[in-house]
Amino acid sequence: MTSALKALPNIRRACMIPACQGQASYPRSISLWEHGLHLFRSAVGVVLPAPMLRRAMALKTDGCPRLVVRDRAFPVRRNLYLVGFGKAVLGMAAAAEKILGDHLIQGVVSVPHGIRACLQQAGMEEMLLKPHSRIQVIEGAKHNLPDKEALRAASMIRELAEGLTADDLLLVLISGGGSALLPAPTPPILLEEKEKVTKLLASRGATIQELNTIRKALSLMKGGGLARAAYPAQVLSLILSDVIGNPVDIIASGPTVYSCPSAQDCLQILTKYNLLSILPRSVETVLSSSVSYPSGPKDYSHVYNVVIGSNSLALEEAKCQAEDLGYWTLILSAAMCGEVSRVAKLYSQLIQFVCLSTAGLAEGPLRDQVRGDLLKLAAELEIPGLNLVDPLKALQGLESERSVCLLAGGETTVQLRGNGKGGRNQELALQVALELHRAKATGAGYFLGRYEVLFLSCGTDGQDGPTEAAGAFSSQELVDKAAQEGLNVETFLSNNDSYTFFSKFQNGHHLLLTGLTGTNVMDIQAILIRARDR
Ligand SMILES: Nc1ncnc2c1ncn2[C@@H]1O[C@H](COP(=O)(O)OP(=O)(O)OP(=O)(O)O)[C@@H](O)[C@H]1O
Ligand SMILES: O=C(O)[C@H](O)CO
Repeated sequence: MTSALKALPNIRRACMIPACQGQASYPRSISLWEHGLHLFRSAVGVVLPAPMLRRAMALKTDGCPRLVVRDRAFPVRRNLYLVGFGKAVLGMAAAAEKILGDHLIQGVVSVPHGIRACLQQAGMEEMLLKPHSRIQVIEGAKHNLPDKEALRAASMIRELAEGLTADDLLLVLISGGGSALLPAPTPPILLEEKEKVTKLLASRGATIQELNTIRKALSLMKGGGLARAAYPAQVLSLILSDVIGNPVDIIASGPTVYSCPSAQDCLQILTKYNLLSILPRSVETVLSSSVSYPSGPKDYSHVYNVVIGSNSLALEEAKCQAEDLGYWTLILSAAMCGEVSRVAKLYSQLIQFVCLSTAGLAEGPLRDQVRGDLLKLAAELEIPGLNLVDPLKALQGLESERSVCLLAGGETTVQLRGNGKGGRNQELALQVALELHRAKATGAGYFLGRYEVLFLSCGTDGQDGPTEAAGAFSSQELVDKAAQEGLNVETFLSNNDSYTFFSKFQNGHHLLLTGLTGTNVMDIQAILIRARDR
């Protein structure tokens, strides 16, 4: 498994497989994990930065040269500057550089530590800038944490923006991970102090909305600060979304979207996570001082923000591929969120429901009970746009023994209790395995046993938490097999140690190691269910 995924070109090759070719019959010898892998590669392939950017903008040279994005045309006359920050920004910048040609005067991008070497190694030259590029690249934010290099990049970006005039156009490339790659703490806050607050919030399960509200309040560039610095230049932001619902004020903390969180909002969040008493003094000072921007724009009409890629796009591609492989396929939601253990329960119940349905158990108290539990849990989780009533009906009507693929995307949260190494995808995969193991001891166990089940959860950026894995896959047999190797799943879970578990279990066979993929549209989960040969 590990070696099959090690090279990024695998992902690239998968993109070339034509999608949606109708149903085909594939040999049963192809394992579910090969299918799962293919779906993940395809999903990532469609949101790779270069093709996405080419779809989003074009330079028209008939008549007056202009940059066309959606319904807007921006006149260009060697007045173009570029800045960017985020995990997917290097590939976006490489594509932009090709499109913009000599109109591009200068640029600075802040990208993850090690990304150039990783892309080079994987032979993904199209994601690298050309030699002697006008765009300067700074790598930083190792393990997704702001550091001195990211700080340096942020101050260069700010300087570039501040030097622009009303005749200039600033192209801003934004993707997830941008918050850590554009740190500019408001004085007197030090980088370490800001990092401490954001790290504590993240570890206590704060949502990205909460986290980035605080980041905006403590930063010079977030919450519209970059657009303010660039004023009166025109600002065109192309945004690759890694946040549920694609809210542009939250993605990378919205550096080109005006928003000014009130002290009240911040205090509420800090109180909720019990952080008020341990705040650095500098943070208290900034939060209690009212900020004003006398030289800033009155409105943000000089800014055009456009979302050019998202999790839904990736899921749609995976769906086409799954259908092509012969699965009855359903996208559950591109907004999957909530605590990992509860989301794992939901997935386990869904899997049980599918097995009961396709095993031909049309009616009965067992299925009614699973259905009832499922709907109740889904309602409690309040996942935006998740309506299970119709999909459950459709599943009930499925022909017997039909292979099923359920897809979802989004971002779950983990409340860290232990000090192990892991990420939300690996923890989710492990939790699902535990839930399925428990379900085997219930009335649904017999039906579960008649199916092969694969659960896969991965970050599309290729990095799940502070680990080198993109995610992991699991099955209903995992807990028993782990026990045979002397590994107790519950012990690892209670210490948030999913990465250590998966590294040890079957020599890391269940880990997905893609390396950084060069894109980032949150996480993707795939559930594959197929009747066993009997
Ligand atoms: N030991 C662990 N087990 C499970 N989850 C963890 C562990 N350590 C950190 N995490 C989780 O990993 C997440 C951070 O992961 P990651 O660096 O992939 O962030 P991200 O949200 O994808 O970043 P970005 O949004 O900037 O792309 C946090 O939600 C954190 O709770
Ligand atoms: O950078 C960030 O803030 C997160 O990735 C959300 O966009």
